[in-house]
Amino acid sequence: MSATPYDALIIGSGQAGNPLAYALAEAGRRVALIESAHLGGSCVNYGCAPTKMLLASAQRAHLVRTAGELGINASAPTVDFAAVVARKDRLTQNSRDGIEHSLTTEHPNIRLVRGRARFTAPNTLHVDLNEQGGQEQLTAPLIFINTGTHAAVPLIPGLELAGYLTNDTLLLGLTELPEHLLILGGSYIGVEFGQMFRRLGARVTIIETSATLMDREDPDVSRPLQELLAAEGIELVLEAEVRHVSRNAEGVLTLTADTPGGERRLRGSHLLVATGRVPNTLDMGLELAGIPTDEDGYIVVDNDLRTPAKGVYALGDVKGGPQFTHIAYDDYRIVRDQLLHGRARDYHDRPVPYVVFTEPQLGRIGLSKTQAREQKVPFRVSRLPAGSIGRAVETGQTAGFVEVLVGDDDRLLGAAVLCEQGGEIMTMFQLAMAGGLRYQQLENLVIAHPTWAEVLNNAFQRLKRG
Ligand SMILES: Cc1cc2nc3c(=O)[nH]c(=O)nc-3n(C[C@H](O)[C@H](O)[C@H](O)COP(=O)(O)OP(=O)(O)OC[C@H]3O[C@@H](n4cnc5c(N)ncnc54)[C@H](O)[C@@H]3O)c2cc1C
Ligand SMILES: NC(=O)c1ccc[n+]([C@@H]2O[C@H](COP(=O)([O-])OP(=O)(O)OC[C@H]3O[C@@H](n4cnc5c(N)ncnc54)[C@H](O)[C@@H]3O)[C@@H](O)[C@H]2O)c1
Repeated sequence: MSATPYDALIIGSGQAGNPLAYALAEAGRRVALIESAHLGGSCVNYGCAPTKMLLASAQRAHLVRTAGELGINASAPTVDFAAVVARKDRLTQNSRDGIEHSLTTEHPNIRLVRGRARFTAPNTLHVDLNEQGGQEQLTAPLIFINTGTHAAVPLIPGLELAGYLTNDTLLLGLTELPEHLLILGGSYIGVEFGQMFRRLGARVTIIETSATLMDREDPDVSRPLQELLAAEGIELVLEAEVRHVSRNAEGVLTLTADTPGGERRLRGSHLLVATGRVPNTLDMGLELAGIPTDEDGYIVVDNDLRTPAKGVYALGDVKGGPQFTHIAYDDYRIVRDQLLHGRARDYHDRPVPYVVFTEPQLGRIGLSKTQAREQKVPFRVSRLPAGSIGRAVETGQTAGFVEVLVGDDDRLLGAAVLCEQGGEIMTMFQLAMAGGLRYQQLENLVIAHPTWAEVLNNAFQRLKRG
């Protein structure tokens, strides 16, 4: 079979693949974008967007449930789970349709190939087309791998037989609200899904091997979040090692776990596995094209996101490192600027902000206290309880805190914001960091009253040596 030549091939319609396809096509290159599943990848279909749609429904239910706190009498909400899911499905389909329209109609230089790609030789891909039995060979001097990750599933006796959900199967297939959701893993996915399902009316148990949820954070950042989740009735089983999983004839799951308090048997109706991700690099023939991976299967790249194979780049989650949509998107910008504008930028130099979309949100940028100490960066730290923000008092959203780290040059080193609007507040600190502002400039900024942003004036009141 002869290979059809293109200027560029992109494997994966993810957060880097689509915009790169548009940019190359607009620059006059002939591009083939190969996608084996839904257009838009994880973020659109079984990641960021659908979780935030479901979280929005969960938060609305919570608002109704707690309306009495603000003097509004409302009866307990009835969650129509099918309608909640239908809204999410409708919005997701709109996103997919928009991407398809853009790829196939707005950009005539792009050919969308529906199928699974693998390398057969340097610069050559074989595609098993989604259409029954179809195959194709494609070749190009430039190939971009944007194949993402999938859920890691731990090897626990009985797990496969008992059956479990992952973010993909849960977001793409669940039609009934679980009665009791067990969640293995208490990090981003565990806490977002945990609060979401709890607020939608399920019982939720999170089982985590570490001593705290979100254990990448400073303990005095993760613990308050943990306490807020526990206060909503989410059961937390920490420092737990699940040794066995079973399901009885009635469908009840039992997880047998070693915990500091002894062996526990945790029962539930559904199990979500949220214990991290593994890259989609297996069966891609990478070795046939001279593309190395690390011991976890992530593609090895240089500072410019180039693999050692000539003309082959890896972007997004599949290259390892922080796994966020904004990082995958920035990978696209790095490659675009390099190829189309002759500007190089080392991806290690960028900030890595993130937000955990619980309510309140946890926004994080820059150094944590632990990281600053490990890197021997001198710092001062100030933490303000959210309850001292005027806006928080007015709206009744007083949970959490705003914490900022300041260096010896008075410039910001980092921030952790567990607070209503935590993501937006964190981003204001990020802007100040990007602009190299001194903290006194934020203290003295004239800020409209009463906004959440006013916390920029007060956040530094309690600065003390860290
Ligand atoms: C539940 C969940 C919630 C998340 N929430 C957030 C959030 O709120 N904010 C945030 O920033 N990040 C979030 N993330 C992370 C974010 O979704 C990812 O970092 C981001 O989508 C990665 O994009 P990507 O471009 O690397 O790959 P992906 O978007 O995963 O795209 C990869 C694509 O490649 C396709 N593919 C794979 N192999 C092949 C092949 N051989 N041939 C053809 N096609 C192939 C796949 O089908 C997929 O469509 C979340 C992730 C999950 C799982
Ligand atoms: N808001 C966001 O930006 C957002 C939301 C969801 C997911 N994500 C991305 O998705 C990625 C995956 O998220 P995640 O939460 O699955 O992974 P993660 O790697 O962040 O956390 C996995 C958690 O599972 C625990 N764990 C591992 N094995 C376990 C076991 N056998 N039993 C119990 N606990 C176990 C780990 O200690 C850890 O806390 C993250 O890297 C994140 O970047 C981002």
